[in-house]
Amino acid sequence: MERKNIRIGTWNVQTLRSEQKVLNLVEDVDSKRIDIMAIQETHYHGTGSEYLKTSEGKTYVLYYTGDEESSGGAMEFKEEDDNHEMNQLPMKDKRTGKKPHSIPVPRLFKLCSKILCRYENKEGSLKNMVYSAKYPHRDSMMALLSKTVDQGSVIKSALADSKILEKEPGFNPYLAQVLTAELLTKGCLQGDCKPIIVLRKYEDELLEHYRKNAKKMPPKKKKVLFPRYVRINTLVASADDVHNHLAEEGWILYSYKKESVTYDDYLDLVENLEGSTYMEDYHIPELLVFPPNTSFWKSEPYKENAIVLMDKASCLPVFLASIKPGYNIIDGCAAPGNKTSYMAATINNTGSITALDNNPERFKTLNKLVQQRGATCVSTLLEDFTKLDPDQYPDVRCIFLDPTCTGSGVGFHQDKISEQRVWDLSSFQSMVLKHALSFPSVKKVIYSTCSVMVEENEEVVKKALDMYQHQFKLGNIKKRLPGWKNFGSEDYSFSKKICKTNPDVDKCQGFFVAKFVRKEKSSEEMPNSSAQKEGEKRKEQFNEISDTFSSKKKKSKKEQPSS
Ligand SMILES: C[S@@+](CC[C@H](N)C(=O)[O-])C[C@H]1O[C@@H](n2cnc3c(N)ncnc32)[C@H](O)[C@@H]1O
Repeated sequence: MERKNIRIGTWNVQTLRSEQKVLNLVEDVDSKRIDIMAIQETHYHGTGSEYLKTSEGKTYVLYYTGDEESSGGAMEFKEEDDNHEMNQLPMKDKRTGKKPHSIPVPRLFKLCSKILCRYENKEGSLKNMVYSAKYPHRDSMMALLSKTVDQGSVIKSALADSKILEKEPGFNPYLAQVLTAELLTKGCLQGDCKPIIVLRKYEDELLEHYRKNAKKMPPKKKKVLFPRYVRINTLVASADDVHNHLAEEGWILYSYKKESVTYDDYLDLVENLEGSTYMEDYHIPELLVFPPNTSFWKSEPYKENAIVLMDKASCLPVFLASIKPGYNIIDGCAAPGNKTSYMAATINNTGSITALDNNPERFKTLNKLVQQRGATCVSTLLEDFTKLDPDQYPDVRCIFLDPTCTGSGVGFHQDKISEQRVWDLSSFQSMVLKHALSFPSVKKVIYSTCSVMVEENEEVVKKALDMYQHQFKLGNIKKRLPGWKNFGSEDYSFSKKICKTNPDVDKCQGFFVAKFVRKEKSSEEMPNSSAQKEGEKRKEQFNEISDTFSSKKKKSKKEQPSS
């Protein structure tokens, strides 16, 4: 076997920050036929490499690393390769007279590449990382990083195509992405630091790739970041008190006139909400909107229950019900009690709310929460709503039903929910809704789910209407939701009378609300004998539904609906 002798040298160069010194080094290494030269005290900062050529055109590659304290590197001979022509770096920057690597990378690019690296390692959201630190020009950073991430796939494929990261060993890949994003935005790169000079050599290739491929790339599905919604609990503090407290904590209310702003304009304002600015919701007066991820743990109004963290979607059933002080209400599926306590605040603790839940653990939370939030008009029952005898509640005016559902509107993946589970829930939801509609005095029944599946929403409503259309119709919810765009599925004749939220549009969780309203001629107005017949018919219907449900359950031995 042939043994090749490798010639190794070592040299303290004192500094390489002079063109002449670099030329001397490369010529010397070449004349002494040294294969690898260890070098001390280059005085270069950072880590990288560069290709150097001798006067005869032989190529060496210099690897270096260093900082204020120490610096060094190594140099090795490279076999001749046509590609090296393009890797040759100017030894000295013509404008500044400095070596390219002694010109620092602009801070904006450096910080953005660091944040991009953390973002790709899933350390947090861009917005959080940019705005939680005291960086100068945070908006410019956010703009450049958003572009880098939004165009991530085309930027990465352009860089891969150009082979820049292979041809330029040591080029920080995150910095390469950030600089490419800057190049795509501005059309050229300004600056004389080494990475910019290197990337500029690939400028045409990168721009050409972008032109050809930008449109072909499927648009990246934007992760919806919801604003933080906060409901003012008027049972504990007035709206003015809450606004004053928030002002003391440094919050600034962005005021807008609802009459002169469209829902679309409002959504734009919400999209751009940031820093310490908050605003009122467009539809629900007692609901405040804060930038995403705002933390309230240390806020006094939060600690005192004067504000409650509650997504807009979750407020809609109570808001759309138009309940009034003095109403007698049943909340059939109440725990943990967010809607119950909102109802109590809406009727200002006048009238009554019977809040039921059949899950003992959740029932405990319900009790705690209504007490903490000052909802004194609420009495709680650990009971199955479907077992409640309608005739025992002759004065109930409004029933809320927010039953257990798949949760497909709040991030549970639809494809992970079995068909069987969906149909089990759908039958259960139909049963509770029909039971609510059987209460003789009830004028309004509000049915809601945090699901986006028709089986749990439109189908349940359709079945209830099929059975109760002689007594109930769907109420007009549009009146209270000016500008709203999302209603039920077009496959159902009543689609425009039910409300759905679209997280991408409405900036809140996926939700569904239907409001059943008793038709004018209620059973109370009927002569006694007719009312009696109505009552009997109701009981028959109730028994029929319960039987169907329990026999179905036995037949399929399905999993119990749970929360
Ligand atoms: C979606 S959660 C209700 C959330 C509540 N409305 C709120 O806003 O805080 C559904 C609740 O219904 C309860 N539930 C399920 N089946 C029930 C039944 N047959 N009777 C009473 N409560 C039931 C569950 O235990 C669960 O707590």
